[in-house]
Parts: sequence; structure tokens; C-alpha cells
Amino acid sequence: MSTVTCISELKAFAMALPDPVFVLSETGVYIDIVGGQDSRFYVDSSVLIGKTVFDVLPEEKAQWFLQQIQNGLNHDGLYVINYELDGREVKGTVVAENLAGIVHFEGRIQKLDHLVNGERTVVWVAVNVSKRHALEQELRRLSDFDCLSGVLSRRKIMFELAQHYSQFSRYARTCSALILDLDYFKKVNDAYGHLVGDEVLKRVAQTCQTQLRDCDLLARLGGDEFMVLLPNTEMDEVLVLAERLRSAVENLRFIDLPTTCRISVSIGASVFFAGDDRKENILERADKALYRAKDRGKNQVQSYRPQDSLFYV
Ligand SMILES: Nc1nc2c(ncn2[C@@H]2O[C@H](COP(=O)(O)OP(=O)(O)OP(=O)(O)O)[C@@H](O)[C@H]2O)c(=O)[nH]1
Repeated sequence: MSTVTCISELKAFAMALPDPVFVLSETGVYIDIVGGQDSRFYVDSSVLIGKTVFDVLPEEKAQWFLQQIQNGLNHDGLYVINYELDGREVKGTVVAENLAGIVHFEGRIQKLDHLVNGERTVVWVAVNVSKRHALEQELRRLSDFDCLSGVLSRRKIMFELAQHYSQFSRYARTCSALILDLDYFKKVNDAYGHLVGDEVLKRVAQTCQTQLRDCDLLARLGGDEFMVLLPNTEMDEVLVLAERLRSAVENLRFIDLPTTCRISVSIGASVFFAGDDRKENILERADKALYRAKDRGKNQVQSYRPQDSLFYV
């Protein structure tokens, strides 16, 4: 096979690729573009050949592209990046309606070992990963949020707790936690049905959320149990907030429940202490305080400090 045949065959292979392959010089010139003929996923970019990234992209974006070309040239092997691009930002291309808006790309950049017009060059394969990106976002949403109440999931708040514990053990940054558990919730379900019970869980979650600061995190741990994580908060402050949450829930009214049926929560509070060696310590104490609140008649706040092994409040 002659070299010419080889090159033309290689070009035919590249043309048949679903993703566009750009040959870009180190000053950002589009030297060649092949592939990417699938109009469901890509805009026809052939008009860009001979232009530079500065001719067709906003200045900031063009600078960013140039930096990635440099990174690709300085990198041994394949250099992979992720980026977003709105086809309407690219001057000269015609953007079909299905591609108008932000498209998520994976850029696969590989330097070439020859010069074109005296310049070093890279091959840049732009793979449209918008569907994968949307799926990843959806999976993250499903894993981070509780689907009934809309507040954070257990998994997410445990991750956050680990971060705050590490901030506490490294920099002594205080952090408090509350565990809330609805009182007599089984009776609500039994008497009025699970759908009404679900509504109660949602309203309690929404009500607590409105009482919290932006930096506070609220999660449903499961069943009728919730947790609040309060960064930079000492015990005296957290007790004020816990009392506010308790009172807000007590004052809720539900159209599906008779006025005699009042919803309330018991709350256990704790903060990180110097002797804590695991993130779970704070939860164990908050749990103990919660049991104490239940024992003492429910609809109240209790807290727990490790040094005296006594409940106070
Ligand atoms: N409606 C509804 N109920 C749930 C859900 N998850 C758990 N539950 C119910 O929540 C109730 C939890 O009851 P418990 O916390 O054990 O008991 P309780 O009646 O609240 O009693 P105390 O906590 O001691 O006041 C159980 O009846 C569960 O079936 C849910 O997603 N929706």
C-alpha cells in the first residue's frame, strides 16, 4: 500500500468516526477537521479550518483552549479534559436546534510528532458526553437527596460529617449535630394512613429547612428520623436552634389531621469534643440525648456532653 493510499484510508476512517477530530496548532489554528458527521451530536465545524480559536471563540474561552493545547503538547501520552461549550458561542457555525445550549465534551488531546507550517500540533477529539453527564447528575441527585422529603440523604450527610470531623480534628473547628425523631409517628400512620404520614414527613422537613442557616445541613436518616449538621456552632447556640425547630414543628397544622392530633419531635444535641476520635462520636451522644428526650416525655430537646457523662438542659 502506498503512503498516499494509507493517508487517504486513515482520513476515511477518521471521517467515519462519530466524534469530530480537530488538528490544532500551538497558536490555536484549526489545521484540519475530520469526523463528527453525526448531526444529532455535532455541529458541522468544517468552516473553522484556517481560522484560529481567537477568530471564532470569545476571548476567555479561546485562551482556555490555547492553554489546553499547550498542556496537551507538554503531556506525555493522552491528555483528557472535560469542558462545556455552547455551539452558539462558536462564530461561523450553524447550530441545529437540538444542539443549541450547553454541550458537555470530553476532550482527548494527543500531540503529533511533526510540525505543520513550522508549528507543533495536537489532535483534539471532542466527544459529546452530554447524555453521560446528565445521567451522572441524575445519579448524584438520587444518591445525595432523600426522594420523599427532598432534604439530604443519609449517605450525603455522613460524607459531610466526615469532612467536618476532619476540619474539627485538624483545625478545632466546632460543629454541632442534632438528631430529630417524630413522636408517636407509628400512630399517625396507623390512624391516618401512610400517605398522610408521608405528607407529615415532607412538611416537617420543609419546616426545619426554613429555620436553618444556609450553611446548615438537614438530612433524613431514614423512617421518621432526621439529622442536622451545624458548622461553627457551639452547644449554647445549637440548643437555641433545636428549640426553634421543636417549636416550629409543634405549631404545624395539617389539613388531613384533626386539630387534636399534634405532630412533635424529640431532639438530641451534641457537639464535637476534644477526645473524639471518630466522626460517629457526636452521633452516639446525640442519640443518647434523643433517647433521654423520648424517656422524659417527648416533644423536647436534650443534649449530651462526654466529660461529665450527664445530660444537661
Ligand atoms: N409514612 C411513612 N412512614 C414511615 C416511613 N418510614 C418509616 N415509617 C414509619 O415510621 C414509624 C416509625 O415509628 P417509630 O419511630 O419506631 O415509633 P414512634 O411511633 O414514632 O414512637 P416514638 O419515636 O417512640 O415516639 C414506623 O411506623 C414506620 O413504619 C415512610 O417513608 N413513610
